[in-house]
Amino acid sequence: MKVLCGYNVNLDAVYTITGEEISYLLKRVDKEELLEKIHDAPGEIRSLVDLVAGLVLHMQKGTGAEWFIYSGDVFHFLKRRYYEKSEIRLGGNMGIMANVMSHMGADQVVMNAVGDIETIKLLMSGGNIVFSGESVPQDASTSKDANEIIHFVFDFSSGTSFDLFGTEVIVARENRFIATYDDINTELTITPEFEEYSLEHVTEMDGAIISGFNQLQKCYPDGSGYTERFEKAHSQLKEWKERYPDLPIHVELGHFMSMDMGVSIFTGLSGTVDSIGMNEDELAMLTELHGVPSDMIQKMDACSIMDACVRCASSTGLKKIILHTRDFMMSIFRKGTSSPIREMQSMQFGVMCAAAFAASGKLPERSQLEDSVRGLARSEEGMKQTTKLQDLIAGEELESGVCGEYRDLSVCILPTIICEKPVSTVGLGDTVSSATFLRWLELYNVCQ
Ligand SMILES: Nc1ncnc2c1ncn2[C@@H]1O[C@H](COP(=O)(O)OP(=O)(O)O)[C@@H](O)[C@H]1O
Ligand SMILES: [Mg+2]
Repeated sequence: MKVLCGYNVNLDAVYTITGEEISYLLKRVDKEELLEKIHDAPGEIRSLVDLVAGLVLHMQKGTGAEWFIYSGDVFHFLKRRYYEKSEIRLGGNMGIMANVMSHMGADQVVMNAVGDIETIKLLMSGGNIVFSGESVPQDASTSKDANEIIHFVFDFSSGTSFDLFGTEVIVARENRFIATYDDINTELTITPEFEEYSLEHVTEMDGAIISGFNQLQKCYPDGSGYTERFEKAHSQLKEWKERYPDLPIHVELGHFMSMDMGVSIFTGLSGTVDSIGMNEDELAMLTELHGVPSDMIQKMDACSIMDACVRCASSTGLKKIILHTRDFMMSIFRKGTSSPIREMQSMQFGVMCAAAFAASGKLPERSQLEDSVRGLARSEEGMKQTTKLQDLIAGEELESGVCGEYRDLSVCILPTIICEKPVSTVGLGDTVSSATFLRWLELYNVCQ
């Protein structure tokens, strides 16, 4: 399989923050200013005190958050103090998806390579990757490092404690605070090399997988002004389709804070791409399109989820939605565009990859995949929901799931293989989606 991959890739610098380190940071900021910012959170980082406020606030509550860095000075401080001591991981939805596909046997993976490509290259597995982009030479004298994209991930564990001006803070729950320095991905940057290469070679490709639209949110936090960037990427997808109408394109959504933005991007892409993937929260955010109460969706009620997906597909003309939750995966597709067995087998491959990844923090060799999940069971909740949905869609059992019809669409549901104690949860969604798409392309090609 040859696959085009756009758009976002970055480096994650993962650092476990201790009570001592927080105490060190507390000494470097003004007490009054800090307390003010803890009380009235800025939600973004323009100075060191903002960073410390974010860390303290979220460690106190045990909640996760991601704040954007708008200061070169803070970025340089973080890089100097933490980068060397961090575990450097591949991040960004596209980066993770490209890596999964390459590892799982894609013959060629073409990436929109932005940022520090040399470091990214070292983190990619398999030798079949075309990096369509060029490293921008670094200039230490400039405060803005054009090719430096680092997401500083501060992991904290429950029980970690520190003294906040006389009050002891004890972290109640493990979580992470992310300080992100990244203009390139939030602007959905497409490298000229990727633009040229992809258009020139599109007819040799078997598919394309795209993500990163939700990153626009960070660049345009009020939810307006992003349309130009979106349209630039969208027109690239349309160009590929014009040149090669049979190219399957899958778009994976991500977390949108603005409902308007999510709805307009979903609707915009529906007439162009072949499938859109998402989790239950992302589906809940599309209420305007389906009208199904979000609490039923977030409770992972399979019937409500299916109803919402069917409405989204019907109102926009989209050919397929692939929905994943912790407990089950569902494919809702227009008849004639795929077959139940193809959907089921590709989802089965996806859930096996996710379970294997969750269990060990890495993907096994493809030949070892089945063995590596043999000890894990299907989600019981997923099986319950599958049975419930079966009645509604007059579904037949197929492989380990159920397939049926609802209105004029076909519906397949498969309980996930669950790892109760995951080693890592970062990138699981990208793993499940890209592995499912890779297998789908393989099965599709066999039928062509
Ligand atoms: N413990 C687990 N074992 C196996 N699969 C899991 C587990 N937890 C999550 N998954 C899979 O990973 C997916 C997470 O996707 P998502 O919510 O989009 O997160 P993200 O994109 O941030 O990684 C779930 O829908 C499920 O398919
Ligand atoms: Mg996701």
